[in-house]
Amino acid sequence: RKLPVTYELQKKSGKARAGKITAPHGEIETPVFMPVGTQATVKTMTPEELESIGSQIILGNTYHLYLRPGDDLVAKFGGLHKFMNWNKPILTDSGGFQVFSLGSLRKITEKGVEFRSHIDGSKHTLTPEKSIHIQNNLGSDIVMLFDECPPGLSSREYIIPSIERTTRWARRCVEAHQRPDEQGLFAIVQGGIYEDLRDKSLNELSEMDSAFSGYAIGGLAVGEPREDMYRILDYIVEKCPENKPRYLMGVGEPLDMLEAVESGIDMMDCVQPTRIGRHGTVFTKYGRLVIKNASYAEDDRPLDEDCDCYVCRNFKRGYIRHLFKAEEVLGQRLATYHNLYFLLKLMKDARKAILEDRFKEFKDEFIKNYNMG
Ligand SMILES: CC#C[C@H]1NC(N)=Nc2cc3[nH]c(NC)nc3cc21
Ligand SMILES: [Zn+2]
Repeated sequence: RKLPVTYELQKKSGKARAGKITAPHGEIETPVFMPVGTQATVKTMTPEELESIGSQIILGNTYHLYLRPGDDLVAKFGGLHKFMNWNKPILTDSGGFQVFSLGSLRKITEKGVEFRSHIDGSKHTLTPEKSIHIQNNLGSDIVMLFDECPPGLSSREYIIPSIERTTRWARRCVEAHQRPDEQGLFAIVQGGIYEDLRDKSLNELSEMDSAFSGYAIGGLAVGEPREDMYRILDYIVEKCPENKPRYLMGVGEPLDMLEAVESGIDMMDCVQPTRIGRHGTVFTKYGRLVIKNASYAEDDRPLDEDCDCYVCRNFKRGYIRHLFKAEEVLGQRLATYHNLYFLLKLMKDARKAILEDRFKEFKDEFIKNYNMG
């Protein structure tokens, strides 16, 4: 059977890859950063603005949309694309991670996860079948497996049975998928910071490879030392199938993103750029900048002198600082817009460097400058 989401490798520069993903709602040039639109919106941005800065694909969350407004209601509007007026690809996470990080966890059983809603404390159960059916209702291009997500930095004793349960749940997800020809299913490789457990997870999932359109790496950037994350990336990413996209979940710090691309990652998502943007921290070529800092009060430079985005072409640091000090919502919008543009542009420049086989030089140059901040 033909998978609904396919990948074409276009060029390698070391282990870094430039490629093209073809999904039902459009094509995606990789490496790609995916803005997070948890509750059917990338916070403070309109779909038109997201398109104008070059967003190719955004994320939605099963956990949140199931609790509010309900996946049945979204389905009544024709699915998530129509509901939020986003006509390019959407990837939905399965709720596996959110239920652990947001919901007040009640019980994990073989059946699934019982939790209380973070919204109104009501009791719910998410199972592999329910998560897949919610994602079918949402109509996303890419559907994530419902996995058991061990707390960050878990021990081997905890992780091993957790991997085995995630593998059993993966089989149930494959079985439960109602639209395998229209929505691509991605596997999620677990295993913490242990090479042998990463192998275990990948090998068990590879038994079902024909059902998967892509492979995600979960459980990194959860508080482990940077060198552990980079060691695991360097070990496991190249072992994932070469002909399918590789997605690193929850990574959006510029230096980590370039490290991930160097290891062979194609897709990344992170709430950071939008979250820190709303609080007045922005990315610049020389590092992060906290715009509310008094030193920017009379600064008539753009946020980033090397950025050609709408915000950097039209507004000065002193003005944006004023907006934050005055708690004007435009401040949050401008900082979010710039941060998203910065990461999207970083991936676009990385792709160009890979196509010209000079990614290592590109990465080293960026790191040299970024650390000066
Ligand atoms: C263990 C595991 C795992 C992954 N499982 C699912 N379904 N979603 C995720 C979302 C994440 N966001 C971040 N941020 C650091 N890490 C994530 C990891 C996962
Ligand atoms: Zn900018």
